[in-house]
Amino acid sequence: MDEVIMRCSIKSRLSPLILPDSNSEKGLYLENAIENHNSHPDNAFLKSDYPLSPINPAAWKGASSRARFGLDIGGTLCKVVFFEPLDDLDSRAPGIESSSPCFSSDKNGLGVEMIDQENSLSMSNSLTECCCSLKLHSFSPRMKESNEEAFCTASPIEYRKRFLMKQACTNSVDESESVLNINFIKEPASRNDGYFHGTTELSIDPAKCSNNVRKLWASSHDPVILSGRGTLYFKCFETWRIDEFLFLTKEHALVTTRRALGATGGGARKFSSKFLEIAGLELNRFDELKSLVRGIGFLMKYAQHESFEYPQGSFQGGLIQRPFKSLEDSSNDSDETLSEEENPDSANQFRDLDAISENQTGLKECDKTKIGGAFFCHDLNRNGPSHDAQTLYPYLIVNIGSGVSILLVESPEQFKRVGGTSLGGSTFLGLTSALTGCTSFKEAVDLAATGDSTEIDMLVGDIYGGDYSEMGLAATTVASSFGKLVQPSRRETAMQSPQHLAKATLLMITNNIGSLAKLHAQATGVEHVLFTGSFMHGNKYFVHFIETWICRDITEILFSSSCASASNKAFGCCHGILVQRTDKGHILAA
Ligand SMILES: Nc1ncnc2c1ncn2[C@@H]1O[C@H](COP(=O)(O)OP(=O)(O)OP(=O)(O)O)[C@@H](O)[C@H]1O
Ligand SMILES: CC(C)(CO)[C@@H](O)C(=O)NCCC(=O)O
Repeated sequence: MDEVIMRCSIKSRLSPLILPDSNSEKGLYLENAIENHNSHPDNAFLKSDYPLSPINPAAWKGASSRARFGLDIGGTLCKVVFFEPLDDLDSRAPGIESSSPCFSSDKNGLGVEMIDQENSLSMSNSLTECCCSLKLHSFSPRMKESNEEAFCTASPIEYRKRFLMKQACTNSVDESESVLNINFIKEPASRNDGYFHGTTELSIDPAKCSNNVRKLWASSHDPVILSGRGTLYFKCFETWRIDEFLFLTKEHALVTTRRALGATGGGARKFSSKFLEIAGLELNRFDELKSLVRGIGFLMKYAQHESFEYPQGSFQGGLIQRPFKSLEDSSNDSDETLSEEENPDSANQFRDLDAISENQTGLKECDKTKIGGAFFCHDLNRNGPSHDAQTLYPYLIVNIGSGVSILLVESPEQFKRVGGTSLGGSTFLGLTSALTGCTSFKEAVDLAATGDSTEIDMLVGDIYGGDYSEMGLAATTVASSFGKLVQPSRRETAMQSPQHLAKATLLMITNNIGSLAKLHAQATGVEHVLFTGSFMHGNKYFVHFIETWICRDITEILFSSSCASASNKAFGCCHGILVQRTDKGHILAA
């Protein structure tokens, strides 16, 4: 009963996105460990008509439900997708596994038990607190005799786990009877503003617990309801917290022990023994870039606009740091666009992003029309896509994670990695943190939003005193990122202006990625480029810069930046979601 309430609570405190109902014969479904995967060719799971799921049935031994997890354990972030089928009573969103003997109400057990809850079924969108209580117990000797012995025996790992849990709770735990209050906070309708909002959705009484616990299992984004089929949940946490994640996952029995999880990303390889050792979880590993292509294919086919969001008109105007200018155009240029030192008005333009008009940016109306081809995927659904996956091929994926991978996708079955760069999302976050002392990605992006990079970057105008017309370089073009800081006095001033440093860092990374994307598009002859990866989260400046200067030679640009699409690698390895049931058997949806 508690368990059911817990599940309702998780669902009701968030405002779900709804995907369109499908034909009933295409309902997403996974039969439990029935398929034969032995001769699964390497790339076969990318084939849309491939009849088998690439899950190794042996790995699912002991799995008792059709619930499916997909993990993308990246260099910086770990993304978790959990699919909870509607009709599967045996699966649950991450929560308390009350059936485990570890969660017996035995006063001697170090288990967790939900004992009370209010408002769990309320569907109102107002901020509502749903209170639950958890009891902490020390272990009961009888548990060691249970069939989940490995789960409960106080091994060295267990001791460490207990230690961690105690550390997490600032109050020292009275093992005979300690009550830890957990407040589930129902958020207003939309949380999809591009950032992970871990702490606000699951909050543990701050008086009693550290942030560690509450951050870790807080839902990162709104769940997605697959109508008539089930619900997708999203989690995200920093990869460096993987030990903590595993200890807590085990501690709270968030995932049935011995259930194999679909996993991808470098961490799926690096941490596989750790998953087994700490949490008893086996990983079914899948290549990350294959999973990426597969996940994107799935979302292209099934997700509506919320999954591919780029609000039209949001990024109009603003500073163009690197306008494209043809050589013919530049011959008419005057010295209007001098460096800000020589032309204070120009400096003001840079500072007032909102006030600046398109013409002032040096971008002509006709250019705007031409480059305004940024593709809004609002119509992407399988009932009437304006651009379905078929018309997209061939296209480039520019995946901006810790580093950047650029893939040429020629068909649902075929792709290759054509390039990449080590200057990626974590370069931005790492450098900005080091330079400014900011402590989160959101802070870094927000800081950058208010900054003026021309205080930091050396522009063409700083070198030429105006445009370098002969070569089509506008005075406003960044000639050298951070170049102004060669002057000691500039450096001192810059260190007092973290926002300028953040902006220059963002621009440097963006320019570089944009250049590479454009060059690869030209080299491969593709007209469509899709940018994805968590770096896109809430990062409208990135979108803006890319839209305004990279699109010129590319017919369409797609920005895949919402919760679901950031988790596309996790999707790609979460086979329970991607398998369809048809009259003829099971086929992959992606
Ligand atoms: N809440 C966040 N915390 C940390 N970084 C964030 C956050 N939100 C967005 N980011 C950005 O996303 C980047 C990580 O992106 P992503 O999760 O796609 O990569 P990854 O899977 O960790 O890395 P890789 O694929 O290279 O192994 C970070 O470097 C940062 O720029
Ligand atoms: C190593 C990966 C693939 C891990 O996701 C990614 O971080 C990346 O593509 N980095 C850039 C590597 C390069 O310089 O091509």
